[in-house]
Amino acid sequence: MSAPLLTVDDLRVTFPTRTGEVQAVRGVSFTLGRERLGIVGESGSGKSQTGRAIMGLTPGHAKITASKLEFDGIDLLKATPKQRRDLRGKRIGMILQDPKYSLNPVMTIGKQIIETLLAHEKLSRSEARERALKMLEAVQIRDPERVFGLYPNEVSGGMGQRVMIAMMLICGPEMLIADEPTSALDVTVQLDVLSILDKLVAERGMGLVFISHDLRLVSSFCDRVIVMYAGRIVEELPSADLAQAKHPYTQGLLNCLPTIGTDRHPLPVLERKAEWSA
Ligand SMILES: Nc1ncnc2c1ncn2[C@@H]1O[C@H](COP(=O)(O)OP(=O)(O)OP(=O)(O)O)[C@@H](O)[C@H]1O
Repeated sequence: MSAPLLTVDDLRVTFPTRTGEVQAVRGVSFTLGRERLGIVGESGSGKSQTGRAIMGLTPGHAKITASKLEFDGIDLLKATPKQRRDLRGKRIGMILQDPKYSLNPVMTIGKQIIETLLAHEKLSRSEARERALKMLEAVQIRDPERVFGLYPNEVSGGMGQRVMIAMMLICGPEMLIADEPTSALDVTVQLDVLSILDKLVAERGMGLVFISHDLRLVSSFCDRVIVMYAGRIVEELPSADLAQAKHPYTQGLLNCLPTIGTDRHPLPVLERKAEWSA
């Protein structure tokens, strides 16, 4: 078996606060190959902080430790800020929930994509423009020339998220971390964006970490699922085997999924046991 793209071993992220330490991530371990891995869990379970630690975007005051945090043989904990910057965008991309907060509001979409490309590759501006337009086409933006000249506030949420995907994928990263990439979109646009992401990931053979609170979405979109609870992984299993989940928290999540055609009143309340977060 080839070496994994990403190895995370005993990752811990701790925030000092006035009332003591908050342990956001408490010993998370997993590997990622060229596959789609879902991380699912409720709000506050540590999904985003896991993704941010991999990206090198943990807030400065937090403490981050791991036995191993390695991307393609590179020790991410020892990487210099410059090495981290070079990896971000070029070899590792990240898509966040809401494009409104990720795109620069005072720069046109085309200029932002070109700047990303030129930060990592030596190209003339006209070559970069050509590549940017092609990438906008690849994320199914029908009129790329027009969208190129627009500002982020002039496009819809769904289009903004496609622009983010274009910007993150233009340098051909080997790994993509998508943190709730479709939560801010309505359901039909969600499906469009997911199918674009799915196609690009498959075509380019990338490793994908897909973070979401939506168990159904994650299991239909990913090959493997990690379930997090209170900063820890409580279960890891292939999406196809989700029905055989053993951990009571995962079983609880599954039981809470409403199904069309069955009448259930009321929906079960998720059980939480103190020992799960011990
Ligand atoms: N800057 C911070 N200072 C203190 N605690 C923080 C900080 N950022 C995050 N946390 C804590 O870390 C824990 C994990 O947060 P994280 O954002 O990873 O959760 P999440 O599972 O991604 O939830 P959500 O789906 O709501 O984003 C939470 O308990 C949160 O309160």
